[in-house]
Amino acid sequence: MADKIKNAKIVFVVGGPGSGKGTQCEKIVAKYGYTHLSSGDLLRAEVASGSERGKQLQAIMQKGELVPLDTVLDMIKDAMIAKADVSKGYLIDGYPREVKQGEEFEKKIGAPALLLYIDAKGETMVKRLMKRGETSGRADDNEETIKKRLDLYYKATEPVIAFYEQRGIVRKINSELPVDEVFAIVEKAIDELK
Ligand SMILES: Nc1ncnc2c1ncn2[C@H]1C[C@H](O)[C@@H](COP(=O)(O)OP(=O)(O)OP(=O)(O)O)O1
Ligand SMILES: Nc1ncnc2c1ncn2[C@H]1C[C@H](O)[C@@H](COP(=O)(O)O)O1
Ligand SMILES: [Mg+2]
Repeated sequence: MADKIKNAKIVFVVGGPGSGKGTQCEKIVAKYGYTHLSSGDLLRAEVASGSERGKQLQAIMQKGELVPLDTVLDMIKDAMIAKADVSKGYLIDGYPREVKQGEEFEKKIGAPALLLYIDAKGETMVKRLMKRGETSGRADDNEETIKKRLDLYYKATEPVIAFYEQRGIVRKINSELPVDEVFAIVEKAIDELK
């Protein structure tokens, strides 16, 4: 089964909470037809299913902590295989959250061709998440959990960017700009891949 995705085009989309990863992925899907897989969305779907595993995940996510690596990697792999016959490429949004996640992904699935680093200032991310929290219904879009998510991002996830910079596959995207201007930079990075 895993053979089906062995040669897939893979783009990691990494950035802080609220930096705009999901927003840009939607636009990439619309223009390029890539398959968007957000690890957070996959986890929230499991929570919404009401399963026992979902209840355990919810408790972790509500605290702004990371769920176990194997859980999230298995979910991503299954979702990739399910789309293998129709996918033009995969946007892996919100993964890797730590260097170890990247290493395990490469062992079990394959290497990314590009890492889009969606970069915004801490204060911008907090502002965007507080605003999103007014309507998102996300249990982690509140002041206390946002602070924990941000701290964890700087501590665990920023090293991921340095790790892939050594390979020359990181494109830093200024996400302080309006959405369409951010996307114009994203487009250039994706077009380089073709
Ligand atoms: N460039 C932008 N300018 C203004 N607002 C933006 C921009 N990009 C995204 N937003 C808004 C849309 C959302 O309400 C909010 C967070 O964006 P979103 O794409 O959901 O972030 P994200 O996917 O990185 O967050 P998370 O990690 O929490 O899932 O900010
Ligand atoms: N890749 C991940 N590893 C561990 N935990 C994860 C991962 N992606 C999402 N999560 C958990 C922890 C996050 O705080 C929440 C929400 O993720 P988001 O990317 O902000 O939707 O889910
Ligand atoms: Mg998101």
